[in-house]
Amino acid sequence: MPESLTRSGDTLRRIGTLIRDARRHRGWSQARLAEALGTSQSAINRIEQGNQNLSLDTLGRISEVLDSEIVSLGHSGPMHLRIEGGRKLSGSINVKTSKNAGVALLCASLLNRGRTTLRKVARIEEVNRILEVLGSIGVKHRWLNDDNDLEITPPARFDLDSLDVAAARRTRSIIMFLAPLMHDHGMFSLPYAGGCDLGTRTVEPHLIALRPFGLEVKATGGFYHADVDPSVHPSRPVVLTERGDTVTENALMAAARRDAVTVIRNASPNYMVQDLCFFLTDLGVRIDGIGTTTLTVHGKPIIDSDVDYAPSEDPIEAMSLIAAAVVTESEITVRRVPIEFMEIELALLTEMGLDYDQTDEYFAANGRTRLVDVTVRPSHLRAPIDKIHPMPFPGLNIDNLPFFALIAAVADGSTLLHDWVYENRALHLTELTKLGARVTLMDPHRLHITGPTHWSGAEVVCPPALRPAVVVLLAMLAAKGTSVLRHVYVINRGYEQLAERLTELGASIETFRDI
Ligand SMILES: CC(=O)N[C@H]1[C@@H](OP(=O)(O)OP(=O)(O)OC[C@H]2O[C@@H](n3ccc(=O)[nH]c3=O)[C@H](O)[C@@H]2O)O[C@H](CO)[C@@H](O)[C@@H]1O
Ligand SMILES: C=C(OP(=O)(O)O)C(=O)O
Repeated sequence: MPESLTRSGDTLRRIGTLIRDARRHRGWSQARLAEALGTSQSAINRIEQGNQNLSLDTLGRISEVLDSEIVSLGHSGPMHLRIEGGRKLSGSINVKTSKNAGVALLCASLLNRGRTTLRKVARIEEVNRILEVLGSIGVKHRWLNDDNDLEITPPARFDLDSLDVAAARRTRSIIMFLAPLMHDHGMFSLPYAGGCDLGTRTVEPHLIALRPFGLEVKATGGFYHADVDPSVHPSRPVVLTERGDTVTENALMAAARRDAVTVIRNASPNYMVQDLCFFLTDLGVRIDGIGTTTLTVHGKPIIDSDVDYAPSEDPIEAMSLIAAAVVTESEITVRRVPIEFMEIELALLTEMGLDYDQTDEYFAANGRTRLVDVTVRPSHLRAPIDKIHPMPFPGLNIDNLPFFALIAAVADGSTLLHDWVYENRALHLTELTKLGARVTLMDPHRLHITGPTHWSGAEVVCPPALRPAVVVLLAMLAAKGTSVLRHVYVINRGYEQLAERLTELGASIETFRDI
């Protein structure tokens, strides 16, 4: 490999633009990037203008400090998407299993000394990161077939000293290692959780929930240092301070191997929690109250079973695909929609004027989750009278809210969207203005969106948050002309082959890399 990337001025200018965009997305000034790299602001300016030759080493360091792969050397897989918009979609598409159950079940496999087989796991970057972490501590995995069935085999003891810190830092789900590791490890450290840039996401509710199980945590130097006293048991019901999904999962996994009955109150009954409950039940842990906010867990100190479980379909992917049909004014059938977790969304869409049919219910492969197929037809939508806001389940799903920004943009009238949950997510939705939407940020949590929109193609860097990035992609499907969406790792974190699957429905999406 040559030492220096002395390529044409054009290439240097394109790399410079990528660096500038990645820097701006972090909200950094040139001076701040210069400081992080130990160079001058004028050097950064020259780099961004394409007036400075770059060594591979410098490029690597820039990627590292910006936490953004500027160019991909020797890697495979898409980096950017080029979209020819304005095409109608048609046909049918199956919803895949959920990211959030997938990562929870991978973490829960740490509770089992036996072999865990998970069926049709979403093959997404978030799952890859957790598999890398699992692999680093000695857990073996094998993809069994093209259906993405996955076999996980634990070692006799986890090698926590070898934990892959870089992979762990790229996902928030690492937080769900806390409870499983507590059972057999008195002391251990986990890196701070990463993931989407949605503003500060607290871990305090996790620490509060796990304290009655004997966990004490000191957070220093980028790590949570856990100290576990196995003689401590909850003496009364564990009451969660937030009805969060992953915190409920941590509490469940802490209770699962206790030789006791534990009651968890203010539990989330959301889809991924239900999948975890069904999985634990298959492992012999009795849980009463599945699907409610009070879970009673009859723990089983040793879990050693060869278990085979099929997580259920992703309601957020279902919402994404329905939004794709709405924004492109197409008729498509979205198969395998987990209806319990999409009812409120569909009720609101009905109020907005959506024309759709749904089939009778049938069961997902787990035998418990109810599915339907939904056929969406082109409809004349109007803004809802009241504001749209999410709630912990049962409520309009927090992760589905961004898709309503897109849908509001094609509806007649003005919609107020209130994301009280995340500090930053509403902000990322203003990227839709680059494609012609009229989106006004009222404050960090509220957006006014006025439709209908005359979409126009544009070049946009993915906002650093999964759902807003997908929303931008879907708007590009509607925008006549060519759009370019850069840095799509964030989408691949949560969706398997989304571009390819939309292409099968008639979209024109090409993946490419700069170098
Ligand atoms: C891997 C996984 O499963 N991720 C999901 C999970 O993340 P996770 O469970 O990690 O979500 P968080 O704990 O970050 O909660 C999300 C936000 O909601 C706030 N909050 C939550 C509950 C509550 O009763 N009050 C409250 O204020 C939290 O303070 C936080 O700001 O749940 C989120 C909320 O459904 C989803 O967006 C994520 O996709
Ligand atoms: C916020 C999300 O996920 P995570 O908890 O993995 O960041 C999401 O799925 O939109």
